[in-house]
Amino acid sequence: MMRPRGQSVRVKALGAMSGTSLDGVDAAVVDTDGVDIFGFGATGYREYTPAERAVLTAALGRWPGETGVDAAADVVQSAHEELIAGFDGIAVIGMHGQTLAHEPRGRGTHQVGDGQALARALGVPVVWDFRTADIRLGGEGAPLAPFFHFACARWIGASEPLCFLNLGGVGNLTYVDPSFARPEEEGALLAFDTGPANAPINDLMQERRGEVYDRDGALAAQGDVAEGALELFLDDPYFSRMPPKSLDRNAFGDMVGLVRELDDADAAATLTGMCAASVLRGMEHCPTPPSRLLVTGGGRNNPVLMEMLRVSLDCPVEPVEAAGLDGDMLEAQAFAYLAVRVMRGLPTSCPSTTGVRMAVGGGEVSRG
Ligand SMILES: Nc1ncnc2c1ncn2[C@@H]1O[C@H](COP(=O)(O)OP(=O)(O)OP(=O)(O)O)[C@@H](O)[C@H]1O
Ligand SMILES: CC(=O)N[C@H]1[C@@H]2OC[C@@H](O2)[C@@H](O)[C@@H]1O[C@H](C)C(=O)O
Repeated sequence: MMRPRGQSVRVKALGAMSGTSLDGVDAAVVDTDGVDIFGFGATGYREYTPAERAVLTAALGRWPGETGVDAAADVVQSAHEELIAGFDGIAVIGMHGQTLAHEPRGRGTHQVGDGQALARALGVPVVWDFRTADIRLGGEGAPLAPFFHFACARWIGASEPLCFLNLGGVGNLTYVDPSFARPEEEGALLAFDTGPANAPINDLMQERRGEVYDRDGALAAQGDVAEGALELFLDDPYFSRMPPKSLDRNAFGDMVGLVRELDDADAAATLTGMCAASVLRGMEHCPTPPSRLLVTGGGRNNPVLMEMLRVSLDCPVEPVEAAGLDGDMLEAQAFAYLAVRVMRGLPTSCPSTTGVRMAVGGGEVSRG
C-alpha cells in the first residue's frame, strides 16, 4: 500500500506508454520514491497488429464522441491489459494511454486508455490522464518526461548540464542542469517538442513502399536532402516560437506532401533532414551549451539521422545506452516515475517544461 500524500515510500511502479508512432505499447518497472531512481526492473512490449494500427490511425485527430474513437480506445485498452497482466509485484501503474489529438490552446488533449477500467481489471491503483491538469493551468500538457529526465541525470551521476532528446513520432528535447536540487526550481529544466521526428518518415514509407519505417535509414542513405523543401519547412513559425511549446502528431499537416515531387530516396533523406534540422533549431534555446546530447526513442537507431545531428552539433551525440539507460523504455519508465510523484502529491510539470502557470502534479488516481 502507498502511504498518505507527501511521505516518502520506495515502490515498484510500472509505466505504460503507447507512443505517437503507433507501433505498440511499452511497459517498464521502476524502483523509485518519486524523487530518486533506485533501479530499473522488467520491461515488456505489445506490438499493435497492422489491423489495430489502422484503427488507431483512423482515429488520429479525433475527440471524444467522434467516429472511430471508441474502436481505438478498445484496441488501446486490451493491449494494455494483456501486456500488464504479465507483471507481478507492482504497487502502482502509470498509464499514459494513446494520444489521439493534442490542441493545448484549443480543445485540450485527448488520450484514450481508461485507467479506472485498468485498475478494476488488474486490482492495482492506476494513475492516468497526466496531461489535463497542466493544460487547465495554462500549460502545454507536454512534454512530461522532463521531470523523469532530471531524475535520470542524477541517476547517471551527471554533474554538467546535458540534454535528452526523444526521437519518437514527434521529437522532444529536455535541457537538464543537475546542480539544482529539485526539477521545479527555475533553471533546472527547459523542455519542449522540437518538431516532427519519425512520424513523417513512417508515413512516407507506408505511402510509397508499404513499409512501416525506414529501417536503419537505408532509403534516406541513398538520397540527398532537398534544400528548398527543407528551407520551406523551417519557415514554419513554430521554430521561432520560444519554448515551452508542444505539438500534435500531425501538427505540420501533410509532411509527405512537402516532398511529393522527390523520388523515394531524396524524399526519405529530406524528411530525415527536417527532423535533424528541427532539433538543431531547438538546441539554440539551451541556456548554456550542454555537455552531451543523449538520444532516446526509435530515432536513435537511425544512423543517418544520428550522423546528421553529430556533424552539426558541438557536443557528443550518443544513444542513452551510453549512459546505462534503456532508450526503448525511457518513456514508459517516465510514466512509472510520474505515477509515484502523483501519488505523493509532487509536481510533474512546471513553467519551464510546459509553460504551466505554477508547478503542478497532473494525473487522476483510480484505485479499482
Ligand atoms: N532501426 C531503425 N531505423 C530507423 N528508424 C527506426 C529504427 N528503429 C526505430 N525507428 C523509428 O522509431 C520509431 C519508434 O520510435 P518510438 O518507439 O520512440 O516512438 P513512440 O514512442 O511511439 O513516439 P513518441 O515518443 O513520439 O510518443 C519507429 O516507428 C521508426 O520510425
Ligand atoms: C501530447 C503527446 O502525447 N505528446 C507526446 C508526443 O510524443 C513525443 C512528444 O510528442 C511529447 O510531447 C509527448 O510524449 C512524451 C512522452 C512526453 O510527454 O514527454
